[in-house]
Amino acid sequence: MLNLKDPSLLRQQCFIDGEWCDANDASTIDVVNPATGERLGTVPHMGKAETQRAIDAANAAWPAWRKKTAKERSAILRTWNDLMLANADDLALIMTAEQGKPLAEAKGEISYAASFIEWFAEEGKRVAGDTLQSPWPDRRIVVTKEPIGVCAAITPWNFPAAMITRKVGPALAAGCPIVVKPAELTPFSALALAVLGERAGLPKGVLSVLTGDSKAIGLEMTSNPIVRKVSFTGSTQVGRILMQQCAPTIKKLSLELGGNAPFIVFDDADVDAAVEGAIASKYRNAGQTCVCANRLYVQDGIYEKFAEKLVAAVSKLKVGNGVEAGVTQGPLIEEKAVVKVEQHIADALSKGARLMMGGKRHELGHSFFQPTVLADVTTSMQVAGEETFGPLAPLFRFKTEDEVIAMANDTEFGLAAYFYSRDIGRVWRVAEALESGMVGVNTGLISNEVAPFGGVKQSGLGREGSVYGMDDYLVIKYICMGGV
Ligand SMILES: NC(=O)c1ccc[n+]([C@@H]2O[C@H](COP(=O)([O-])OP(=O)(O)OC[C@H]3O[C@@H](n4cnc5c(N)ncnc54)[C@H](O)[C@@H]3O)[C@@H](O)[C@H]2O)c1
Repeated sequence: MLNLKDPSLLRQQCFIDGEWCDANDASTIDVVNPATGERLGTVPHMGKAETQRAIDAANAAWPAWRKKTAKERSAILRTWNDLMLANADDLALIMTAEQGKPLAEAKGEISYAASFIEWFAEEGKRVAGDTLQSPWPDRRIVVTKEPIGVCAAITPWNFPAAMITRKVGPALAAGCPIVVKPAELTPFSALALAVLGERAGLPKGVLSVLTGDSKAIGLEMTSNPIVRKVSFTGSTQVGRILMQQCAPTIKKLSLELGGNAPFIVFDDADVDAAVEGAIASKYRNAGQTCVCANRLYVQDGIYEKFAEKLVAAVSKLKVGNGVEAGVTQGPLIEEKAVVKVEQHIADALSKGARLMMGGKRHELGHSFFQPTVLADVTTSMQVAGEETFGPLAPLFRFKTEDEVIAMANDTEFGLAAYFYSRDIGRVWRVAEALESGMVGVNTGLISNEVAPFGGVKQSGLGREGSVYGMDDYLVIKYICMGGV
């Protein structure tokens, strides 16, 4: 078992209507440590009935929660943020155990996750309406912003804490209750956040977290007329299903979906900085991030130099169980993920790619994979069109700016894009030309709570974090005041 300072953070029950409970039929699902294959524990396997209960509880809690002043809600959120930071070591241990990322990255995610709660604790106080000039002398036009109502969130396994707080923070700050379904592979991080939310003073029903049958829970969340907004982070494939399910009841929907980020290195780039950025963007979380560099385009003149330096830097990564000192790359989340990386490598090699390093399962077994670099990758290979979601950097070659922009945009995704150049004219041209919700220029790390996170094309709808992240949880009401 995990060596936690506060063992009560590891909960094997769900949190509904202020109570810790099991599934109605007492069924459970196992949660496994991907680094060891050991069973960490179980969580309830809930379905439609428990989801209905959580939604009804949220609806009952809504009037009192929205009546609280923004300052009162903010005080609870601030306490929750403080508790997350105070318990960061335990939360990180839980996350590494169920997700696999190195402990240092897990700690980084806890502070990143808390930053959304802290940010929205403040942002909630600044929600404001407007008074518009009236076209009529005897009437006034007032615009208010109100909480949208009961919200639901479905989150992925790759950032088990931050993907939750990015949704829960603005919902609660706006005055909305929210029901959360975390990924079945990483439920303990979500339940630990709920423990701390309860301790922070969230009233019962305002936040519920339930685990179990994703299809049944998702169907109830998207079809129950009480729910007014659904926020989903995950694959484009599931996003499409949820969008269809939301259609009959016309729910507001935000979707943070898959990516296929280009990472472009121009001849005039600082090559060392580009290598450093590529390592951070590509190999963080073993390449399992939606914004990670999936296609590395390197200009002809520096192609071999960049490849050589990248291989030297990748060779320094240490693969292992994330709790061990010095480990920089943990296991992939599950066997299915390993198979996908293998397929992308086999496909590329069969079509003429050059293996620079790695390419195989790691000798540690389980779902560990060698950090891999492939050169001479071309657009006909599978990796050009799909997220690999693993520690594989495929290097494409290009000659001109126009050519690489066309290649970078030749995808149905548009979440993040990166490029390295020291030419200021090019910086603006390329940043504007890339079809992507977020662009990193001379940096491989872009996410934070201050900036709007989100995609274009089939990478999604809506923005999370920042002042823009409140909008999805608010409705605009126009009041025409006569008799003035
Ligand atoms: N854009 C972003 O902000 C962002 C962030 C992280 C991950 N992602 C994307 O998430 C994907 C990886 O995560 P994943 O494998 O957990 O994705 P996934 O779509 O398989 O699962 C995401 C969540 O949806 C649930 N789910 C699965 N099928 C469902 C259904 N039919 N109805 C309702 N819920 C269902 C899962 O249980 C999980 O909680 C990648 O494509 C990645 O790019 C995007």
